[in-house]
Amino acid sequence: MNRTRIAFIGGGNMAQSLIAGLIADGHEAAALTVSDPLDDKRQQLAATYGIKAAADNAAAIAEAQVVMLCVKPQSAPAVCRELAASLPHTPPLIISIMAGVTEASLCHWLGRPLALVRAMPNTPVMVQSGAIGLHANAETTPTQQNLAEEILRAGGLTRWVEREADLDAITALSGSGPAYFLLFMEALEKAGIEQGLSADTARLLSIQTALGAARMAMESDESPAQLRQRVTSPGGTTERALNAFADGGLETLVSRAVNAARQRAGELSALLGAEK
Ligand SMILES: NC(=O)C1=CN([C@@H]2O[C@H](COP(=O)(O)OP(=O)(O)OC[C@H]3O[C@@H](n4cnc5c(N)ncnc54)[C@H](OP(=O)(O)O)[C@@H]3O)[C@@H](O)[C@H]2O)C=CC1
Ligand SMILES: O=C(O)[C@@H]1CCC=N1
Repeated sequence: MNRTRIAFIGGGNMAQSLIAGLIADGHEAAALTVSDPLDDKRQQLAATYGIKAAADNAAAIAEAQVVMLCVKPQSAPAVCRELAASLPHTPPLIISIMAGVTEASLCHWLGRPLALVRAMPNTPVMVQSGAIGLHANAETTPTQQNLAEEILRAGGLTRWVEREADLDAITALSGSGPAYFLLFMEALEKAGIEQGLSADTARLLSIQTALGAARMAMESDESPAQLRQRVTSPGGTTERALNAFADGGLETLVSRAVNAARQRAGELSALLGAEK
């Protein structure tokens, strides 16, 4: 059983997903602490997962080997400055999951260069099917990198990148990505209902089709494009549907959406980087 003492700063959607994934992976609940301003949220997290909860960030990190920063990017400067005052001489490994918050900004607010891993997970870490991008700064030792990897792998597939800037692209692709696929599932469900299916049937078949396509793509040696061709009988129904997607400019639209998300990550970096 993994007993690494981890403090989560911020107990929102993403922290909850990560905690759920760690517990499902067999991490000792008593080794996890979460801090959040909302009393109700703290009580709910403690009751659901059997973890510790603190109202005070300094108290939450007191015994932590790893601190996971899970607040909104806009809260990062204040939260980091508050933590800086209570970090011990030998600081814990800091892992930030905040979109668009650079390592340079984090070290600046935390008051010194320290070992820091930036992670970009996504909400499917909740069911241990996350896609997680990782980057370590120069102060991080290989042992600390392994520690970060071990923690995040509990949530799904991990991929290290050499350039920190690639995390913005990962944020736009897989960090936000579950929302894109869920939107497509919603649209497919709605289209099924328009075709006369019951709401239950349309939803179930839409979700199972997404799951089946993803599993097939993950487990097959063939590319998504090759697998798509297997569905597409010449002159058949799929061809008609794919033509409609092409006429609507689906690929261009996806490219524009991912670019917009990446630009927003860049804007957050610039905005917060200016906060000294
Ligand atoms: N949601 C996602 O899919 C993903 C999110 N991320 C990143 O994860 C981070 C969190 O996102 P998400 O979980 O969605 O956001 P949430 O708003 O759900 O969670 C943030 C939590 O932090 C709490 N909080 C605010 N101020 C403090 C403070 N000073 N000390 C401790 N806790 C505080 C908030 O409380 P309150 O609401 O009361 O202010 C809230 O509960 C963001 O930086 C985001 O970029 C990364 C990958 C995916
Ligand atoms: O929407 C956001 O900003 C966060 C980062 C990636 C997913 N959710």
